[in-house]
Amino acid sequence: MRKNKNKRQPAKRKGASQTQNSKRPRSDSPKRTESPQLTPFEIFFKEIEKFSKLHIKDRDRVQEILQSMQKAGSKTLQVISDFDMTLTRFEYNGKRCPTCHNILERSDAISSDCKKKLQELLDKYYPIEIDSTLSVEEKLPLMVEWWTKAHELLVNQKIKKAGLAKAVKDSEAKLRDGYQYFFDHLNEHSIPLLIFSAGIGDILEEVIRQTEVFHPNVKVISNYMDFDESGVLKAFKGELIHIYNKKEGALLNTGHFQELRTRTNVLLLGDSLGDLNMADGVQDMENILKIGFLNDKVEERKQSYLDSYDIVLIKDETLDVPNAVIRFLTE
Ligand SMILES: Nc1ccn([C@@H]2O[C@H](COP(=O)(O)O)[C@@H](O)[C@H]2O)c(=O)n1
Repeated sequence: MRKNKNKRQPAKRKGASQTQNSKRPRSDSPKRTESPQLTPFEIFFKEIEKFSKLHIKDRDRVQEILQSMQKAGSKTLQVISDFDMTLTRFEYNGKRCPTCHNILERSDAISSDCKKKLQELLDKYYPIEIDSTLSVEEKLPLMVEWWTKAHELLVNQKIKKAGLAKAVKDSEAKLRDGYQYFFDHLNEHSIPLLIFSAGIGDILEEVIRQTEVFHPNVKVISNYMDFDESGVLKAFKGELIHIYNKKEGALLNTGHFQELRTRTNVLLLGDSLGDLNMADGVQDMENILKIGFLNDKVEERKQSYLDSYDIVLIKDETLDVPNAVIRFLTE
């Protein structure tokens, strides 16, 4: 894991161009100058609509949610985000980036025979995970099967806790460009960030620790490893979290959501339709803005993402749009 030097800030808010995603009428006059009467939302929207990877089905709904969230103030805001392929990159230089599981599975803590078996599982189950022709009900038992088999193989490897930092350090994992602003800005404004992941919590924590963004406002809900007294992996703790049971995972963590009961406005970031349930434990929710990263099988899945997420980012390896949103909400 090389620390990504990218400290990209959200783009400055002037001279934003229209894109094909805008529902607003285009001006035919090239001489038209920016109206001084733009509302804060219009200024914000002009900034984000220049991102060609951004797709919105209902701009008015996004406007309504964001204006209501901004009016309520940043003290009412909490952010809930998935990790793998949402906060981390999907691709870098044309190569797939690893998930938390992949980081461990590809490390030298794992024998080559076990690596082969884990790869076979990935080859079998990942296409099922992203298959838009299968229902959640059809996929769910198969996802449980994938996670269970992979965890069993990992436990049999007698992995040492002391080796996890090296596994992450040696890996190709990368947070999305703009991560520094995302994590730092939320922390500076004391906005709680819940990372809700079906990955491996110990690896996830190590990734954000090594990139120096594991700030005090970050809480992680994930699959954590259970080590024996000599620091060898003996099991995974608690209930398994996979991509389609985040609702149950959220409801098991009522204490966290109770603590944040005054934060009734939610910004949710995810990359699968299962991530839409991550906020199911939030109490007295007033508004939720859902941003979805669509990384793979774009054409097949685009409509369902547009129907489910308020903002869809297609093959966007940055956090530019979430960063613009949090900046708008904290101004
Ligand atoms: N053995 C496994 C099991 C799952 N994955 C991937 O992890 C992702 C889940 O993590 P989130 O942070 O996105 O909740 C999921 O998308 C699986 O593809 C894996 O790589 N290996």
